[in-house]
Amino acid sequence: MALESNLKNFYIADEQSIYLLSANDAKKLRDWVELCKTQLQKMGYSQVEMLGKGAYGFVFVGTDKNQTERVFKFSRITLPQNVRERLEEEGYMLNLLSHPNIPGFIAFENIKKQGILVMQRGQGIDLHELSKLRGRLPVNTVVKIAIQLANIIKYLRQFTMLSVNGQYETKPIVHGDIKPSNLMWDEQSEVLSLIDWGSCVFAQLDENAQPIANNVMELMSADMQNTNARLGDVYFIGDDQLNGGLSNSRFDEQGAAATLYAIASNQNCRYGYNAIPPSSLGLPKAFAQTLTHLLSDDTKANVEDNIKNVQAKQKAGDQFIQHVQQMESWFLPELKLQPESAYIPIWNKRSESKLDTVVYSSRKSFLRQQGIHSDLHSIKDAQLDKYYKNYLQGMGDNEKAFVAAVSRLSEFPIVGGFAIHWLPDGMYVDSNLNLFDDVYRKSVTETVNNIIDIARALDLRDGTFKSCLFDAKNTIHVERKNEQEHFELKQIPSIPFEVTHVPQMEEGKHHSYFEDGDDPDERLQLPKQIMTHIVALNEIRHTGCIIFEVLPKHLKIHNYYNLLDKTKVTEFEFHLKGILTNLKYINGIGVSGFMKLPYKDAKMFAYQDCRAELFYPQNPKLFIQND
Ligand SMILES: Nc1ncnc2c1ncn2[C@@H]1O[C@H](COP(=O)(O)OP(=O)(O)OP(=O)(O)O)[C@@H](O)[C@H]1O
Repeated sequence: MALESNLKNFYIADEQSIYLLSANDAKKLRDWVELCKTQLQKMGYSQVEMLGKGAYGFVFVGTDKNQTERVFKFSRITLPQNVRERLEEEGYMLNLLSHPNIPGFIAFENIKKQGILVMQRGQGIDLHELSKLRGRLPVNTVVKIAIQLANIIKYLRQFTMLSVNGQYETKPIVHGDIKPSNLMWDEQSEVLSLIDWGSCVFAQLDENAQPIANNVMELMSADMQNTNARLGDVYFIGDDQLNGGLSNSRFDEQGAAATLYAIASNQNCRYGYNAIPPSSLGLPKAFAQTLTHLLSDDTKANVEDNIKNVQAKQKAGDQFIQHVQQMESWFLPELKLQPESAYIPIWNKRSESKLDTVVYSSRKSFLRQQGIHSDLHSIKDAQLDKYYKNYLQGMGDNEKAFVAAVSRLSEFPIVGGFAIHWLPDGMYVDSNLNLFDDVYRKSVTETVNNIIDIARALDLRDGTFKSCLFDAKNTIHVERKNEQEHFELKQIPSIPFEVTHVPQMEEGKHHSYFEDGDDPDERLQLPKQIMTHIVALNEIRHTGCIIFEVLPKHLKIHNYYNLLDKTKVTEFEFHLKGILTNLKYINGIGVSGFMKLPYKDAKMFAYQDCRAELFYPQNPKLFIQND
């Protein structure tokens, strides 16, 4: 296999939407993807497509001459050498494994600095995508996934390999990063595949916390002071792995429990378990209890409780692995246990093109009051939510779950926004959410309901949180050579807006842009030449947002507008244009945003600690008869 030398110019893709990259960066990314595809085609593979990308690599699929699909994982060239070498280690570990739920190793190629791991394809779509599409997965599917996960973990726990002295030795393996996006599910065959072995290591401890050593020499030479574990996704790993514990089989039980909880509740992390407990998800009681124990946190008030908690966790982990046969015998027809209706309205809209939603949240200070890292100030990006992952430590679990649920909204084609106000007598939500593809209605409804139920469980009685969702394809980009230059548009584009006339009578009061005063989270001060137009816009009946994101060489103006007074079209256009003609006066770096929402859909919610209990009935036949 020979790859051209220009492959060495691999480019680290920004995790942002491609529409938010500067023109140059977006081009580099597209070129890079094309280059990979061309190279794979030259190597004799046809039907080459990009399958996905992760923090460490880009993944493609192609078909070989025997009509067999192969998956290619390219490590990002701009990662440090020691991180890139991990792809080879990933290949080494994968090569040891042989299990029907693990797509096998084919080859590892190292051309110049570019490593490529070639492997079998896991069929279907990953569980993150599946739950986005279907919402909460049916109980029957969750249990089928649980059974296969338990079988994989059992196989890894009991893994043996031939040692140098010709004998088979127990060498338990830890995957270390079990999460929905690393599990492929084929809906036809109902087969699960565990992929991404990039965090995989030989366990240092067995499931009883005993060092793994097949002989005295091995025991003496083993480093039991330092963990060999890799950090998996902080949204899914357990406390022990997060806190640098020695690697052990319990890590994967944690990843599995968090995954099962996430797909059963339509969330993208483990942290919502207090506000939306496993016991509220309509799961079989025994299964829900196992998940509850496995997800519970290790930081109980006193040592005795902590020990008890760890023991209960281990017992639940063992039960999970051992009760596969029992789970296989469960009869779990799909039941409508509780109708799921949206807590707040979600309007249907149509669009010719596909949306690329970005969520921007303002007034996040209340989260910081809960202990969030003060370094947050140094981040000057409108997509702040995506960075939250790095700032989770120090926040309460409910806050983490809330942030994760809000950022999950960006995965759907939605624009609009919502504001949550925590007041002494209850929580008030004003919203304007417009969904552009009804396929996602169930999933979006559940996500929005999750946001609200988690918000109701936050220990807050005073505070406001605002979130605005816009289509990144409408973002206006202006570039400059350096910070000393002004931003200037050669041609003034128009900021698009919809017009939905709402008679004054119905419309009621509006949130003003300015009612909450300056947002303490926003660092950018806009010049008066722009503010005049923003103040004038505020007087016109509309809903929407405008966010200025100023970087040293790049200005992004994110926007979403819906004018609610058809008599004001010209005036509205005039002020939007006025904003763009005055960009040259912008000084400083940072973010500044303005959002306006209608009051008319305001809904009040009582506070609650957690969602009510709901189990799958012991006798589903009886439930069907009575239904
Ligand atoms: N063997 C495979 N079969 C099918 N799809 C795959 C396979 N390997 C990877 N993918 C797809 O590519 C995506 C990214 O792959 P992977 O998770 O291995 O990358 P990563 O950079 O290690 O990701 P992460 O950020 O999760 O660490 C997966 O979510 C999946 O959709």
